[in-house]
Amino acid sequence: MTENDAPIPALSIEQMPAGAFAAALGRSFRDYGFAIVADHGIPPDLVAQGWNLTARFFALPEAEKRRYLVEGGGGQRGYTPFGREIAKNAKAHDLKEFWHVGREPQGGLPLPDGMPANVWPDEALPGFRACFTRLFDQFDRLGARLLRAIALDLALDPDWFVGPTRQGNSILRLLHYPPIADADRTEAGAVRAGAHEDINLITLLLGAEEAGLQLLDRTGRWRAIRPPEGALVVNIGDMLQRLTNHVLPSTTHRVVNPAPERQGLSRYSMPFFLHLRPDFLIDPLPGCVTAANPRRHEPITADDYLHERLREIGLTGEKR
Ligand SMILES: O=C(O)CCC(=O)C(=O)O
Ligand SMILES: [Fe+2]
Repeated sequence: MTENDAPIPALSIEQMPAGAFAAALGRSFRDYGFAIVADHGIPPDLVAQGWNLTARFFALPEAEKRRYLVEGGGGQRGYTPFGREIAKNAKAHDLKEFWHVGREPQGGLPLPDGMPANVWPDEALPGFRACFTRLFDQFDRLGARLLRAIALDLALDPDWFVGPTRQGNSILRLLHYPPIADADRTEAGAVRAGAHEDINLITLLLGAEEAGLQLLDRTGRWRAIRPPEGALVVNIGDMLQRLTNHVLPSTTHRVVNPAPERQGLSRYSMPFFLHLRPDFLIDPLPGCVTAANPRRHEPITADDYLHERLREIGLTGEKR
């Protein structure tokens, strides 16, 4: 470990008793806004198939990938090309392209209002839909387990998040950061992902073993996040920060460009942005508002908040 690595412990969700896991997760979130979760139970062969399909999709010719660009869709489904997203207040666009998978309709229920249908590149890549529908489901269940632990740590009913996240507007993002040598870096100071906070409740991220991800700690220092092989990086997003009146902090993070010897390589990662139901009203939890920590935000629905934030990062102009 170098001096600037974040000393975040890897917590085993399988081996630790539920109460101890919840307390350790809560401590890691309060200290860093981030936690590392080992033994998360997403089947390794499914993850391996996901990486394989991700690499094959991004290796397709640009014109083929752009067939899955949903114009006017705010980048919420399908393909978003290189150079489109920009971190709030950043001067240069991120050096990345990505694909978004949303929730599939389940049990005969239509998707809630405002949640767009998925697009799939099955013509080019048979098996893509089946693989990422399964992975979405795995992340969804694991996210619900983590929210139970968070509820426990916040002294809420362990099922507190079940209703607010039912048919939530979660998104699985497949990310490709091309080799720096190939990336069009005409914008000065461009990095793989500029400093930002996530919009959603919590983010579950696979793939951060390839260096680059850093968090901004409380003392204002950037610290590298280095999970063990296959472990999950979890972080608090702005919606949970808002709901907990900043008791759980949404920590600024970024992905920096690699050292010279890794610049010829792509970096791939897979964040699952766990969202609330679009109509859920985000209002600070009573237990998180105290004399020492007075209410910081007025209530807003998850959907209104999402669109306010998407506009700021260049992904949408209008509310759908
Ligand atoms: O690629 C990573 O390691 C992090 C990506 C990220 O922070 C994001 O997409 O919000
Ligand atoms: Fe992020």
